[in-house]
Amino acid sequence: MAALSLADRVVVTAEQMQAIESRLFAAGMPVAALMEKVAGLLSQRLQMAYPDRTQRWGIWVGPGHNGGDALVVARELHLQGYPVQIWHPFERRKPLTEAHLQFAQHLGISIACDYPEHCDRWLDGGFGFGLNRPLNEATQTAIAQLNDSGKPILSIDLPSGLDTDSGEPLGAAIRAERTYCLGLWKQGLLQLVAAPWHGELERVDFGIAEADIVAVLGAVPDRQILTDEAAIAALPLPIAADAHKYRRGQLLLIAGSQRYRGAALLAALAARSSGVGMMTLAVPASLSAIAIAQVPEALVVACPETETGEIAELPIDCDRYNAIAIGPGVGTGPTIRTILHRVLQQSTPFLIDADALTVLAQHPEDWALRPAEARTVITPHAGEFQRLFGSAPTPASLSSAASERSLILVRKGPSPTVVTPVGASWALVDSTPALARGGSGDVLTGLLGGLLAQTDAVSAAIAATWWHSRTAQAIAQKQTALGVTPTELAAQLTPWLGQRLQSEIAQYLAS
Ligand SMILES: NC(=O)C1=CN([C@@H]2O[C@H](COP(=O)(O)OP(=O)(O)OC[C@H]3O[C@@H](n4cnc5c(N)ncnc54)[C@H](O)[C@@H]3O)[C@@H](O)[C@H]2O)[C@H](O)CC1
Ligand SMILES: [K+]
Repeated sequence: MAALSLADRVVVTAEQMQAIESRLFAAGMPVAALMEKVAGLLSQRLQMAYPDRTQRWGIWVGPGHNGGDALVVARELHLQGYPVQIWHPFERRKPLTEAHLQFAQHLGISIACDYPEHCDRWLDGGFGFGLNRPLNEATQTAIAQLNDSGKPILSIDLPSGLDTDSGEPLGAAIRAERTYCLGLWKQGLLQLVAAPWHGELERVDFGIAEADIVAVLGAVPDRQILTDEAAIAALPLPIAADAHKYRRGQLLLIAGSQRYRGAALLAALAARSSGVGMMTLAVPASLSAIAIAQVPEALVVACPETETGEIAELPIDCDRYNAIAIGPGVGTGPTIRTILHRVLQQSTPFLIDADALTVLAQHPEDWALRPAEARTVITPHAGEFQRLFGSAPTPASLSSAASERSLILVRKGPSPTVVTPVGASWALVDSTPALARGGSGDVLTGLLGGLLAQTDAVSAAIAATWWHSRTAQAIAQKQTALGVTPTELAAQLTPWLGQRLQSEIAQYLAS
């Protein structure tokens, strides 16, 4: 597998992108030449993706260089025989944008000040990373007209209106079908709040030198993309030649209640797929027979249960495991809190999810039981994060939660993100909304728990996040998003990975 460049992996804020861009200009790259290069690449990509020359392109042009990019694309599409209509409802523009607008006029491209109807597709060159204040009413109206046109919109760099760093709309935002992010991934595009706006994400590389990225972000940037390469390296493969079942990780998975029986099974099936050496599955006694039948390789512990069908106590010694995972379907009663206390006080790597996170949200003082050096992983979705830490998950709130509580945190949802206590993060550029259904999280918990027993916590979180999402995407491609049932997801983890790693498997076998 070819190594990825730094440009493939880094995530930048507007300020960092501006600083990198300034270095290119200071080193001699003319601004106009860079715009010509970048927009030229984008124009080629658009021509490949949309070869139909009977379709009319609407080009929305803003006042800055995002608008300049759009004008270069408009010119190229026009010269290639596409019908093009420019819409520029702004009174002022930067000099380079003005020059391209004049040239477009010289070429005879129609330029409208009022919203032109009858376009088949829109290119959004309104604003990029230079947007620095809320949009005025006229621009918000223009965006609403574009969104309401019912035509597909392709955004240059960012959907206009989105804040480059937070991903929040500044008054309004273009709802794009696809966003072509220029040069480096912008932080805002990878935030939960940006998901309704950006559509499919694609990066247009324009050859930013590694030295310029390193000069601004450092050699090991804090915020990175969760690449296939990083995820595959994080898997506990290959297995040591002298492997032994007790040395391939021992997981204790505490899951299920009479009310939520399936959650325990889904988590256990996924844990099995992680390749874990030994799995002990602690469930309420009334679930043990079905658990054995579904996951015969698990050592099932039938726990005494409360009147409401939750685990009443753990009749086992918790010391001998490489990892403990708790959460799927356990319920939120007082006995669960007692069990949580017991595990929190040990230094065994610990994954906490679902109901167990609800218990912790109700009793934040319990965090203090955790030894400072112990590895703790949590996998909250936005609602769980809000309940735990009192704010929506943003880059700042995620990293402060991770550092204050010394957590490895997996923020679930669109562009799921792994955050560490020292402020490093890895965001998966896409995922699938098909995962938004009951049971998907239980599959992630089992998978991550199984990996946590085999490798370090950060690697486990990276590998599990990627494996879970990519398997779901593969299922969605074959049998639509509706077909991504958690049962199917758990069943497909192993076959999907096998297929994805065909060439690597051949190498292991050859070595
Ligand atoms: N990254 C690169 O190396 C390249 C980037 N290119 C493109 O340039 C834009 C960034 O251009 P910039 O001119 O800095 O910013 P914008 O086009 O996003 O718009 C800024 C423009 O708008 C004004 N402004 C800001 N906020 C508002 C507002 N709320 N309402 C009205 N006007 C606003 C601001 O004062 C500026 O005048 C980047 O995204 C790329 O698309 C290059 O072309 C290629 C290289
Ligand atoms: K844009």
